[in-house]
Amino acid sequence: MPPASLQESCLAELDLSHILRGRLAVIRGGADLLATPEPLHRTALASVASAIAPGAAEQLAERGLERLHTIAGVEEIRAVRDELDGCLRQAARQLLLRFARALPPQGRRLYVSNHLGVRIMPPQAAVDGREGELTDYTGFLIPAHAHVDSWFNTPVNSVNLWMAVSRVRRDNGLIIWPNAFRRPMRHDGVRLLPGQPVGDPVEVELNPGDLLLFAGDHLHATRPNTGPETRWVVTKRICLGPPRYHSRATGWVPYLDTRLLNTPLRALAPLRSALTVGHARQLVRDAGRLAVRLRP
Ligand SMILES: O=C(O)CCC(=O)C(=O)O
Ligand SMILES: [Fe+2]
Repeated sequence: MPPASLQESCLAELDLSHILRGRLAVIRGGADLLATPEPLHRTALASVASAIAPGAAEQLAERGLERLHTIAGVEEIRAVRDELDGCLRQAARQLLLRFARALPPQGRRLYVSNHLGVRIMPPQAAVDGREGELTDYTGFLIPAHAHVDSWFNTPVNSVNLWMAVSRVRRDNGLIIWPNAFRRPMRHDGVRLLPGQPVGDPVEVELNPGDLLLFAGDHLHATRPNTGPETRWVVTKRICLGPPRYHSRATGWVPYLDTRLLNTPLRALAPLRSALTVGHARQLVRDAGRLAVRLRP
């Protein structure tokens, strides 16, 4: 049975195999430590300046990123999210490689994903009634229902780096159900079906700059934001050992061998994840979709 609460840890002592066995670890200031030279909250403010106006960024620099919804409507919040996503792509990849280098030897190769989740969750009242038009932003602007990442495109041995850009409170954070870890669960491909015991939840609270590590195979959900603050989080993913995809996953994404990146062999970095049954299944799915599109 995995421990049911967050445990403080530090990068130099982190063992990803413990995370993959269910441990929930928080590294205080870990995201700030890894996001050099520009801390995430500064990039966030720069995105507010370009997506809304420099004056808006100045106001938030003074009053806190958590006040975004008081100066911006849903369209502007979405524009900030998209802008920050664009600004962070490269930097977030470097951050993840810095994370990999900061770890003690893990005994297995590490594989990094291009996944980047920029998750800005305003108070529910700000998005109420807009869920229909924001479905593509589920988990990014509106709450993600209880799910396990390997139902989608994430390997079963992937670890989530969940980085607090703003303050994360119990009333706007993440919910994890540790007792449901790796239990068979019925779902509709997107969310857990009701009527299944999942045990007591852990409700994540963090300070800006903290880093939470949890296995993507934990049952987890956005805590619908019933509080007064907007919550900003950025996520990245890393695999311990070659990626292994769930046999009933609905998608597949490549994971890159960190040893080959930044070498002349970098084109081969995704090869190991391409040589998986998960990828073969994805090719079959793609072919099926193409056949449907081409049907007269
Ligand atoms: O931040 C959230 O609300 C959802 C996060 C999530 O589902 C993930 O990081 O995989
Ligand atoms: Fe998730």
